[in-house]
Amino acid sequence: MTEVRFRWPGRASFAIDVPAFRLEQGESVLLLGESGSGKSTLLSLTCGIVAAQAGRIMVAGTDIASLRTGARDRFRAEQIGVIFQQFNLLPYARVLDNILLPLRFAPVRRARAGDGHAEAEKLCESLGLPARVLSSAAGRLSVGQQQRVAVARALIGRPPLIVADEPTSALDAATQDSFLHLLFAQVREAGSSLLMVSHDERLGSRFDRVIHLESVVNTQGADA
Ligand SMILES: Nc1ncnc2c1ncn2[C@@H]1O[C@H](COP(=O)(O)OP(=O)(O)OP(=O)(O)O)[C@@H](O)[C@H]1O
Repeated sequence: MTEVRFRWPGRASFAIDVPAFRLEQGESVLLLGESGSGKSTLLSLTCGIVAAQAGRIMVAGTDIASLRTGARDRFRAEQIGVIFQQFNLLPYARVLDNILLPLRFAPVRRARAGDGHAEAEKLCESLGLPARVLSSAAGRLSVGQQQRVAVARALIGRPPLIVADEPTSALDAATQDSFLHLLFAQVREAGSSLLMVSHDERLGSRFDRVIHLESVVNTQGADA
């Protein structure tokens, strides 16, 4: 990410400016910051969910900031597995269909997943989800189980980048630890890079690098 500038439309009070930030292939980085400091905004920029007003955001060799909306959505589906804060599962759809969803918009990733069904089963097993949950509606699962489904959905088809927004915030300390253990094992097996944001410094020991948001991002309030 180079010389990126972003301001929410109609909001003068918050802007971010990233002179330079780089994540190596296969690297895991934890980005720490207070609530409201712009962590989710930075992830949305990285994923192309929102478009920067200036700068370059290179993901797997492509400047995501230069793509138009439709192309950006397709690029994200191919290259990035996203684990949202609230998981964003389709509650009435089966767990299996939730996991396979990103492959629908991503032919290269779909080809890598081979038989998506078999990979979904394998991921669930590795993440400690019993095979029978694959046919349950996602909304019927416990929070911890939904979190694992969100991880399986992000990992299916081994996208080069996994982006995670506070994925452990709803878990107690012991569950957090086992969740992170499983997530890291799967990310390593896939050879993906991992960019996670959190306000919780205790998560840092597992990551290759821990960065404080304010060391890479300048935030300013124009009307402050
Ligand atoms: N969709 C949006 N429209 C307008 N302003 C937004 C939007 N999303 C976030 N903001 C603003 O951007 C600023 C940074 O929010 P952001 O969610 O990126 O912070 P955060 O560090 O992820 O916070 P938290 O840890 O509480 O999730 C806040 O002032 C917030 O009000």
